[in-house]
Amino acid sequence: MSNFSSIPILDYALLSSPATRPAFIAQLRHALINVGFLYLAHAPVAPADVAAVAAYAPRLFALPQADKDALRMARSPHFFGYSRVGAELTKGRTDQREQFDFGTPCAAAVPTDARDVEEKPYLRLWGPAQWPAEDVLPGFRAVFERYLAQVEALSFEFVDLLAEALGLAPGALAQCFHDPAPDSARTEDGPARARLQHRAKVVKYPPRAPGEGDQGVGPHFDGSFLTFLLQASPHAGLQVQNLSGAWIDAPPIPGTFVVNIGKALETVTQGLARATSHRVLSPPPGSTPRYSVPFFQNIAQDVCVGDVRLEFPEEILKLKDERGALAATDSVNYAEYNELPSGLVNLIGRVKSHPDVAERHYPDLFKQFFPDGMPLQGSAY
Ligand SMILES: O=C(O)CCC(=O)C(=O)O
Ligand SMILES: [Fe+2]
Repeated sequence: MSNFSSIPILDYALLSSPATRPAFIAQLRHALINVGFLYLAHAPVAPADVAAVAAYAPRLFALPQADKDALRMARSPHFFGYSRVGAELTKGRTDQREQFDFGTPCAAAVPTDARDVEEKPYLRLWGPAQWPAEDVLPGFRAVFERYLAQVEALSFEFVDLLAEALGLAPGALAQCFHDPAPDSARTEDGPARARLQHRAKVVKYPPRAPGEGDQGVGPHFDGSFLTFLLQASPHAGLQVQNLSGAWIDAPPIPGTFVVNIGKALETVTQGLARATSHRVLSPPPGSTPRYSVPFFQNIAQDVCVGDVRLEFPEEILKLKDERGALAATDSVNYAEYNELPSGLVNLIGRVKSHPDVAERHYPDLFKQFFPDGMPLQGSAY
């Protein structure tokens, strides 16, 4: 029964009693190893904040074009801000979505030496987001940052839960969120958590025009550790690819988040937890737009996940063998995670998706990836 035909629904409330907690952990183990996706009900994120974020989504895109363009991503060395419809390609085809990239609060890095500037361009990837001015969209930033803080806390709780579900020692995954240099930032309690920033987008998928393609976003893997997705309108369209390559619908279920595994987590668990290919189909002609809010959990930028060695119990490794082989998928693979620091993997992904931003803020990387100059569109995959 490892080839799923629906996405499991886990109830966070099971964690509140010792009698039901093991059931949650067992369901999580199944979802991690066999599916790569789950719905989470009763997550500890205030329903009023979730509703407020969902209510802001259409208002954000309804802003005058001049207000949206004032926040265009090209202004930000951190790749935050507004991208119009058609700015990105996946699998060589144009994604029909409009989006704003935001992030959790983070100051721009202050390079400590010239070597860092040269060898670690990815240190500049994190920094302040671009927010609509308060008089343009009153209250939005405060609500969204409150929401992000709660989802971030949930994402760290999940790190402990998934260590438990995979039979790892408590804290075994903490090394992904710490600077690898042992003496870089020690406190009395051991190494401090690295400077971290997570990204979150607000996305609008306009209805498909009659006779046009339906690629909201083409098949891809997330580069994150975990992704927490709020489907912020009642539209179907999200689909997840199972082991044999069939597309399984993941329609919105009110009161839930969709949680999925990114390539960073898959790589660090040597494929035990699977990143699952997914895509979004545009709403049908004549429909209203679909809105979603994905949150991408990052790991420390200097960590190379290929260097992290985790020891899994035999009985857990057996579950991976029982899963069988994955059908070939044509999604992106983020194979660089095995060799490069995670910050560089993420920066390369951004450079490929948004060459106009890269040309302006990372000219050396731009030349490396686009030796023939500016392509017509970005192409992450
Ligand atoms: O909009 C969605 O439901 C999913 C979006 C997604 O997969 C992504 O942006 O990585
Ligand atoms: Fe995704």
